Amino acid sequence: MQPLFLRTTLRAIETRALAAGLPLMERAGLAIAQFTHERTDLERRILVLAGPGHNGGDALVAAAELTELNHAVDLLCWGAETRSDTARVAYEQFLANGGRLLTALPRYANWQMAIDGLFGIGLNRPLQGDWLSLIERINTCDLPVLAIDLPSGLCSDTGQILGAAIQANWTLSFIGLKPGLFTLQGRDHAGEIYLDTLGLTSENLAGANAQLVNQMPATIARLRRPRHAHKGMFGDVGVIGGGLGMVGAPLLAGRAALLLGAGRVWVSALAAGAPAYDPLMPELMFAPVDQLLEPDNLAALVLGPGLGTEDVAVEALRQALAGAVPLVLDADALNLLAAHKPLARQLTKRRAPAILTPHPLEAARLLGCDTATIQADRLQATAELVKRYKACVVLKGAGSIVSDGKQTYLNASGSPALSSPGQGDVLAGMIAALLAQGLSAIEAAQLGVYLHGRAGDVAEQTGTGPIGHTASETAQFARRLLNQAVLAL
Ligand SMILES: NC(=O)C1=CN([C@@H]2O[C@H](COP(=O)(O)OP(=O)(O)OC[C@H]3O[C@@H](n4cnc5c(N)ncnc54)[C@H](OP(=O)(O)O)[C@@H]3O)[C@@H](O)[C@H]2O)[C@@H](O)CC1
Ligand SMILES: [K+]
Repeated sequence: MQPLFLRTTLRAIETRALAAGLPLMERAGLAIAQFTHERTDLERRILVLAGPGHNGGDALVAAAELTELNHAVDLLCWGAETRSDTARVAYEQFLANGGRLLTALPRYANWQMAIDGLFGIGLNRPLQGDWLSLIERINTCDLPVLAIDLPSGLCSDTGQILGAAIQANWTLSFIGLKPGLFTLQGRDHAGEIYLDTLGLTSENLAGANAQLVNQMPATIARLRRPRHAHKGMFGDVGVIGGGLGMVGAPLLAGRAALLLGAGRVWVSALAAGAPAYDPLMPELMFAPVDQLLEPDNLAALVLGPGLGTEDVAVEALRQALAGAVPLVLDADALNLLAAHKPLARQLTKRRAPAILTPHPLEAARLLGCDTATIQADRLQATAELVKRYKACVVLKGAGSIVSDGKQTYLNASGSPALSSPGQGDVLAGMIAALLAQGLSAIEAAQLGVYLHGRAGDVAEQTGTGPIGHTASETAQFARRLLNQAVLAL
């Protein structure tokens, strides 16, 4: 895991470090120059783009250093209002070393690489006019681009594109990683991400706003099984859903729960005439909804996959909320919470754990806003959901966010292979299986989301994705990853 920092926190860290006399911009510029030097030759020219703030200052130090290293460098340097002394000295040195100053991008040029130092964490509104055209032009140049701190145009906190954003091959980020690099559009723009703390120690870097989950969470150690294991030790999971035409949804959740290690799994599908067994996974058991809602029968209950919003669904949710079984609420259970205030009130008063797993549209319904508002600040939206519903929340989408208000995680695994039907059902079943095996709500949500994402990554590496990968395969890949990790402990 790696700490993630919002802009305001980074500013505070920077201020303290500068007050302590650390030459941050010099170090950033030298790191950029070194990174570039290792990936280029002295034959072809390098393009450096420097914007009006300190991100541009980093770029100027890098440009000067590259000329020191005998590179031929072209510098496009717009708007110098906020130059620091360090940046001004670097600019003079760059010119003295024979660096070439551009006032606009020439139509034809043969750069081997570009360095994007237009905007960093100080971008505070959508780009317009010449800035917008410049970024769009760079993106069509087919040039390898190194972004300084983050791709210009990307919002550091949210991963939103403000007007247009540089499409980078690499991002060399400074001091701390930013959430915007990993959620929403960030991952599509940042390329390979590197971090240089500029010499700041972990004490200087206290106060992270979230943690990036980019490796198998340590909680898997708790899933190790003793030799004397029997199925009664791994918890019973129930799944309620499957209204008319949607019977497959609880089956997907139930199968995933079995594959991820639940001791036993019962499915209850509400649709009249729903099948009473699963020929592809006959290990699943089926029971009427009332049986699954009896107190103390289960270690975890998934409610929602294909549930529908009929009265019987409302009643099932009401009873589940009244009980003490840890819940994973997905899909229509979330829509019912959004539509029925008494159910939402019941949830907020509930003592036993509940995990809500909305995608952005469901999150928008839960908060009474539109999807764009959720996506504009996914961390903030998650925090609001946690506060309003007093539950652990998984906000799905690129860079899923998991939070219980005390701990907040941004998940780094996942690929477009997971944009296929039934993935939410599978994730809900996986999380329930982990709950049933004794993990807390936040642990189960964090591990479930990471494994689900990794399964999507493996799909891409092994050729079932990004196109045509199915949710059933995700659960199988996740099982393999979990077993490999547990056996390697
Ligand atoms: N502090 C340090 O010592 C260190 C800083 N570091 C580096 O500095 C970066 C942060 O620097 P920064 O704060 O100067 O912000 P930055 O992103 O360069 O841009 C601000 C400028 O952009 C302007 N502007 C904003 N939006 C705009 C828009 N849409 N369109 C047009 N203009 C717009 C804004 O102007 P204004 O809002 O006043 O109009 C202002 O002039 C950070 O990412 C890292 O790379 C590291 O090296 C570590 C040491
Ligand atoms: K940048």
